[in-house]
Amino acid sequence: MAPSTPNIQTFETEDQVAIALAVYILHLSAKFIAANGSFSVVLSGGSLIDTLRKLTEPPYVDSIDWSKWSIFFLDERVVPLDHPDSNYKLAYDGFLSKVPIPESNIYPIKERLSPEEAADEYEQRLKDLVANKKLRTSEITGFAKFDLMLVGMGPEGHVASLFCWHFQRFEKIKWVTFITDSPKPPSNRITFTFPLINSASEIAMVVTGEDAADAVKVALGPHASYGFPLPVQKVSPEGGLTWFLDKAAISEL
Ligand SMILES: O=C1O[C@H](COP(=O)(O)O)[C@@H](O)[C@H](O)[C@H]1O
Repeated sequence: MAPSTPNIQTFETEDQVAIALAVYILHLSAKFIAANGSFSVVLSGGSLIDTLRKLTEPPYVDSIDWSKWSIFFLDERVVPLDHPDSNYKLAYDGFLSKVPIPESNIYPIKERLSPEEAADEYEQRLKDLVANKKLRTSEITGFAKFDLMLVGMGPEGHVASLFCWHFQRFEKIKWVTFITDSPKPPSNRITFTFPLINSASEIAMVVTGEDAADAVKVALGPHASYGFPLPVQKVSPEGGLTWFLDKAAISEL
């Protein structure tokens, strides 16, 4: 199936991106809960978590049925969950602690495992949720089909923990893999793979700030289809793709 054309939304400021993102998520939450009775959301770490801040404030926070949400992690650093490098801790402090999502619906990685064990364990947990019909499956790929993935991007174009010169970005079979030499610290991480990412119903690419401008130019500029693609260029879901960008991020376009 041909990927859908991305919907590119640009805003003057990061604050406007945060508001537009809250409105977008609110609508998707209502739509998926009405259709399926649940809403599965995958979070990146990094700057995305701060950009979610409007969702924790009125009127958005009071307009969402949080009890139907479930939360997963697009990538995670293999550190204790209370470690300053943990994406779970970042998400908990900045978002999850401020909204009433049931704790049993939040799926952090298991602690005290090696990166490989942590990736295998997370993948198996996702497969069990699919088997128990708590997660849907893509009829096209057979991978889990999350309702919404909120994806950030590093300044050199990495997404999740899928980096430019690292083989994990080519993984075709695994749902979740691991890396022990991440170019961005910490070195030990687990990450969703592209087949799993691209099986999503909706992906929001949330990219703000001047540091991202060069990679945004490569991903969305006129020469986007030339050369060796950046990881971000492999984000191509079978569902919808919406970019949320501020003026600084598009300053090289
Ligand atoms: O290491 C990571 O980096 C990316 C990008 O982070 P940002 O701060 O540049 O937005 C993030 O999406 C990923 O989840 C994280 O583990």
